[in-house]
Amino acid sequence: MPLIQRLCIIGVGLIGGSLARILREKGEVGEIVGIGRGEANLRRAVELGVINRYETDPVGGVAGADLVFLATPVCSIASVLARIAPHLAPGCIVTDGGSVKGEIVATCEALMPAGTFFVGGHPIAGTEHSGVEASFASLYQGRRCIVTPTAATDPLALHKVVRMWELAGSEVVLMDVEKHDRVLAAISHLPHMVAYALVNAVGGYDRFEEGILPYSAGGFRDFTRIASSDPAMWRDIALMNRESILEMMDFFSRYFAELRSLVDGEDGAGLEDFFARSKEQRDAIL
Ligand SMILES: NC(=O)C1=CN([C@@H]2O[C@H](COP(=O)(O)OP(=O)(O)OC[C@H]3O[C@@H](n4cnc5c(N)ncnc54)[C@H](O)[C@@H]3O)[C@@H](O)[C@H]2O)C=CC1
Ligand SMILES: O=C(O)C(=O)Cc1ccc(O)cc1
Repeated sequence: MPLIQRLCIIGVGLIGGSLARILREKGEVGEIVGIGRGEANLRRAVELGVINRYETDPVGGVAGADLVFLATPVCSIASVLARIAPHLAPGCIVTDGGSVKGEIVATCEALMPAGTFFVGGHPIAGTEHSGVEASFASLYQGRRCIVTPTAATDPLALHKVVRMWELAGSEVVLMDVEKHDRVLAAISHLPHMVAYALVNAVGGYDRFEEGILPYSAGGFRDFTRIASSDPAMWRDIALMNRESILEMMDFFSRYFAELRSLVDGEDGAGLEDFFARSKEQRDAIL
């Protein structure tokens, strides 16, 4: 018997589409109903075999679902849930894949009617591409997924969400929402902010009449891959995790200022030490 009888995915893009693909491939879901705003995208999701059918009306779409996965940009997750909450089947579990957790988990828990359950989640896996065309079944294989239970979380609902991510190939880590938002601000949100700023800075450099980005080689392109990520998705993340991101941007600025002063002071030994400390830590995570 599959883990999920009727899975409803709201936002059939990279994250929702990839989860649908792997659960279908593994035979762990009876039926997948996609919900979204763009009918062309949903039709394409059916053609690609990602979902069985779609509904453009979220209220009708969630009827009879035992699990609903919210995979829209973070600022829309709670409002989508507010719309569907009164129409959820008894016992339904709602979970999400949003990149920020504190505000989403607090608001979503409060929206759930009695006898339905919310569990926050975040697969630490993705690419700089968006949309259902970019989705693939192995996205979550060998990656971590953070699940963020609270004191209010139902243990059976938590167990089912954890099992779902394990079946998708992920190692599940339980974490509280506050820690999640601080950790992600450091390891994911700050790098995206730096990459976006770096591309704009180099692209805006005006010492020469010509733009210089076409001269960029492998290093620049590797480093800035994530600056090709969806601007609307990152707008939402920056707005919602504002406080933790600002803390990390300020923390980072101190290191950047230290490096600037080593360059300014022609401190060769200091520079080598700065680079060696970084290389050692980065080599250790490869
Ligand atoms: N892209 C990535 O690498 C990762 C993204 N996430 C999170 O997953 C979520 C989804 O991201 P992606 O799949 O990358 O985005 P995506 O752009 O590929 O897919 C999002 C889908 O949601 C639809 N949508 C947007 N607003 C909607 C609304 N109000 N109602 C219904 N559908 C709506 C869009 O039309 C699109 O089909 C976001 O919350 C993001 O922060 C989490 C991990 C990795
Ligand atoms: O493209 C990459 O390498 C990413 O960093 C993808 C990513 C984006 C957002 C997340 O919340 C988690 C992972």
